[in-house]
Amino acid sequence: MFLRNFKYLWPERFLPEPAWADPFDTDPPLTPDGPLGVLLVNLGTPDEPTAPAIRRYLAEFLSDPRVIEIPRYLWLPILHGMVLRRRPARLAPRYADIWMEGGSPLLVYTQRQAAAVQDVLRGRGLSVRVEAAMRYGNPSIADTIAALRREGCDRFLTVPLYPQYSASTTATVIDQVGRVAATLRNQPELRFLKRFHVDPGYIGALAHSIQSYWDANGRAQKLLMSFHGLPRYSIELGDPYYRDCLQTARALRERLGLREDEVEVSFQSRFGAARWLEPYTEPTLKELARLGVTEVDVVCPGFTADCIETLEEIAQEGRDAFLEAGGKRLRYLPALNDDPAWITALSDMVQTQLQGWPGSASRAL
Ligand SMILES: C=CC1=C(C)c2cc3[nH]c(cc4nc(cc5[nH]c(cc1n2)c(C)c5CCC(=O)O)C(CCC(=O)O)=C4C)c(C)c3C=C
Ligand SMILES: [Fe+2]
Ligand SMILES: [Fe+2]
Repeated sequence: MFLRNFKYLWPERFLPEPAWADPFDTDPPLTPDGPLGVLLVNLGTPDEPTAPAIRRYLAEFLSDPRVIEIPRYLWLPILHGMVLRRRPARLAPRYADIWMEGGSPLLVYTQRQAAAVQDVLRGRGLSVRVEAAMRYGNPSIADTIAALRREGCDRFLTVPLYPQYSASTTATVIDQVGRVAATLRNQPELRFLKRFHVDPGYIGALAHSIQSYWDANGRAQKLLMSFHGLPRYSIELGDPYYRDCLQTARALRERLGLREDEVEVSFQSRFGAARWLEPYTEPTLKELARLGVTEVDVVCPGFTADCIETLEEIAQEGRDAFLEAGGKRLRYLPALNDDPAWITALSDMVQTQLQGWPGSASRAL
């Protein structure tokens, strides 16, 4: 860098032509009217259902200080000395069990969402490129932004696919886009969608998918809404996640026309020794069985795509726990994935956020 800068101290006549070009700028040239870039970002997932691939993914995920807020010098030895030695091997068969033709369900569904939203928006006359990206693992946010810039995108909307805002999920996506921008001289314009926990399209799509299932198969005694958990201290430090979840749960219950006693809310996927949001999902399922509830339908409104936390933890482990405790039937109702009503709702949210940018004018609206 020093040597490259040095030529600017030299008299101008010694500089190679063109003297005014910026020799440091490795950014691709941008076409002024390139398409609008949209990143649909989800958490991330291993590249393969094998222990080494899971270890790589977890190492990146769990060393993010937004996710584990224990001081580094205490946490990193635990992570590398214990968690990354045991957990990958334990998870490998569980990932293998849910693996799909095109890869991990989380990635496959997020890619389908991106392709479908792109189709809808182009059909409405917008000039957009919509891509799926993962906060950890692949395809990375950095690679995805670089690829879209090569196609001429100079404006990016980032949509973290978490309906409820949390620093451990949403904020770290926004941090990462900022980190990518920090490496660029000619920065693109950036916008972000913070949350959509009570968006009428999102709530409507959830309600529609649940109601259609019930219309075809009948309704269980209880609907359990299970959200991903979070350490309690995150909430005490000001994270709005818990409030967001409760607002989603209420909006969904009202949209379904259910009474309060027909619905339970719980929090799953506890990780580590700290106290997390309560009630925990598995003890709730057991308690319901103990109280004589024999049938329960479980929905996970915080997951816009099915993944190990829903397909494995709820649909398999949760079901086993409920049946063992005396329950007769647990049905897991799938995540929104590429449900058409959800794709429309997501496209509407994206389109609203893109307003005012060149190429965002719609034929349909
Ligand atoms: C939906 C929102 C999510 C929040 C909030 C969240 C917080 C959070 N998660 C962990 C630890 C783990 N999560 C894991 C998987 C996982 N988590 C989410 C979503 C949220 N996490 C998704 C969509 C997934 C699925 C990934 C997939 O590959 O399918 C895992 C990995 C699996 C496992 O080891 O059990 C861990 C670990 C923490 C610590 C945290 C908040 C602080
Ligand atoms: Fe998680
Ligand atoms: Fe889990």
